[in-house]
This record gives sequence, structure tokens and C-alpha cells, in this order.
Amino acid sequence: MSGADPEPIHVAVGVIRQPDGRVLIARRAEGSHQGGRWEYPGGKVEAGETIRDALTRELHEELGIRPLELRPLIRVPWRYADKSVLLDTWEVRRFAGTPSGREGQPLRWVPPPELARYRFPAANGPITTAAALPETYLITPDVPGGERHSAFVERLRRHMAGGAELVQLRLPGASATAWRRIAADAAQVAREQGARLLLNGDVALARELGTGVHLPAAMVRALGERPLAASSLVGASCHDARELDQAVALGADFAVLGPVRPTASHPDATPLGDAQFQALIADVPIPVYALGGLGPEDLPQLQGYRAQGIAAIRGLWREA
Ligand SMILES: Nc1nc2c([nH]c(=O)n2[C@H]2C[C@H](O)[C@@H](COP(=O)(O)OP(=O)(O)OP(=O)(O)O)O2)c(=O)[nH]1
Ligand SMILES: [Mg+2]
Repeated sequence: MSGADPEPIHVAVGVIRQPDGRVLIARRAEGSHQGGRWEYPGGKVEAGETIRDALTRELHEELGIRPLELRPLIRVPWRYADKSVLLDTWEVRRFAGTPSGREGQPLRWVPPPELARYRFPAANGPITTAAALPETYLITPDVPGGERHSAFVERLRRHMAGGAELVQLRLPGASATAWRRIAADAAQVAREQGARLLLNGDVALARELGTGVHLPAAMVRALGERPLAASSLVGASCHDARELDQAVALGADFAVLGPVRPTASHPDATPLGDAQFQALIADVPIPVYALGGLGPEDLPQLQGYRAQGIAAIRGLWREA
């Protein structure tokens, strides 16, 4: 039909990591499409190639390395004025060889928080977000009855010091006063520990404290537009395809989809199951964490489905 989009160009893209987390970027040749901008290395999938074949070939041609461990990261469809692309992005966690710019392109290893400073093609935003988000998203349990607030915040500090980089403060049982106090302390601890904190459902307090915000599904629907600037994280809770669409339309940085498996905190909710989770996120162009009955031991499986990682209360919060 006239006016219909031509098939997008399928592009295999690699987010190549060092064990210390740094990510490899390359500068596109002047004169090429999106020339002069930085990119994640990769190139067009050729007829008859699988995406893994294509990425393996491209990384050999452009960098002289061989990927040894790959996992699907995110698929970003994008329409430029002159062409449409589908950036089929994979994370390369291990590779053989030392990358060099075999086509003369400059290369840089960049710590994830610094990626946002580079000028990438317009399609790359979600890839950079995915590259900079960790694979676990810790959601706090309520403060146990009888526990002092300071003890709870101390426990939060230990989790952050122990590697929890992304944390949602969610205290459904707290009074308004306790919520404000604990949120302020948690924001301070997050700053000290270099962790990113998101407050559940409280945009005003997130603005005041300079934290991110995590939006329950009903708030995503009600808001219609992103409530915080690009420098603060906006997460969104989703349960189905429609809510995922709403989260993307809102401009959320990432979504959480669940429950994937049965969970003690929501015994009445019907779990999606692994197959449905995988199908639902296949073409969601923002990172998605899997929630519900999951722990670190489930990470490889869920990441194989293209999940950013797992979100959990019980699965990630240690009482000790
Ligand atoms: N490799 C790569 N391509 C990207 C990124 N972002 C983005 O919009 N693109 C676009 C630019 C191009 O239109 C297309 C990929 O093309 P490419 O130039 O890498 O393709 P290729 O390696 O096969 O090169 P060539 O043989 O066509 O010269 O996707 C990115 O981060 N990495
Ligand atoms: Mg290329």
C-alpha cells in the first residue's frame, strides 16, 4: 500500500562490556548515515544471517573481536527522515581479542554513567539507558513493626554499599510523616553511596529531594507526561501490554512488568508466566525488569528473555 513504511533495516548492535562495567563506543565515519556521532558497534544483518551471526561478523570486521557471551538487551525501532531501522541490541559480556578500530574509527571505553555525555544518533537513547541500568532493582519492604527508622535506613545503606545501585523506596504502611523522614534520609544515603533512589508514587517529594520516582500503573495512566526532567529516573509499574505502551508513551526510563511468577506479597494476582512475560516485552523499546517471585538465581533465564534484569523485595532484601 502506498504510504506504508518500507521494512526497517535490521541492525545488529553490541553493547560490549569490560568486567569493570565500561562500555565500548565508536565514532561513525563522517559522511556515513549519522556520521560523526558515537555509536555502539554493529551493522546491518545480511540476508540469510541470524542476528548472532550478523553481530559476530560485524564485530570481527569493525573491531577484530569475537563475542563469546551474548545476551539480548533491547530492540529499538526508529524512523529517521531518510530510513527506518530496528536496532537489535545485544550485550557482549565476554569476547576474545582486543578491540581496535579496523575501519579507522576512534574507540572509547566509557563508564556507564558517562555515556549520556556523548552524542549518539537519536534512536540510541533507550540503549544508553539499558547500558547504564543495573541488572537488579531492589524494592524495599515496609519498615518492620517495632524497628527504628534509623535501623531501617542503616540496612538500606548496607544494601547500597553491597552493590544495590538502583533502589525503590516503597513503604505502603508508613505514615505521611515517617515516609517523608525516611525518604529524606534514604536520599542522603543514596547520594553518599552513589546509588539511584526512586520514591514510589510521590512526584512532589522526588522533586524536592532530587530523587527519581517510581510510578504505580494508575499514575502512569493519570499523568500523560513525564513528571521529572531527563536527569532523574522515572520507572513505571506495568501488568499488561496496554500499560507497557502507556509507560513508553509517557517517556518512562524503564518499566517493571509482573507478576511473572507466584509471589507471597500479591497472592491474589494471576502470574503472567515466563512465556507471556517474554512475549510481552519482545518489542518494548525501553528496558523492562521482571517482577514477582524472582531472585538473583533467576537472572540468566530472565535476561535470556530480553529482560533488563529482575526487580524484587524478598528476592533481594536481606533481613540481617
Ligand atoms: N551500528 C550502529 N548503527 C546505528 C546505531 N544507532 C543508529 O541509529 N544506527 C543506524 C545507523 C545506520 O543507519 C544503521 C546501521 O548501519 P551501519 O552503518 O553500522 O551498518 P554497517 O556496519 O553494515 O555499514 P555499511 O556496510 O552499510 O557501511 O543503524 C548504533 O548505535 N550502532
Ligand atoms: Mg557498522
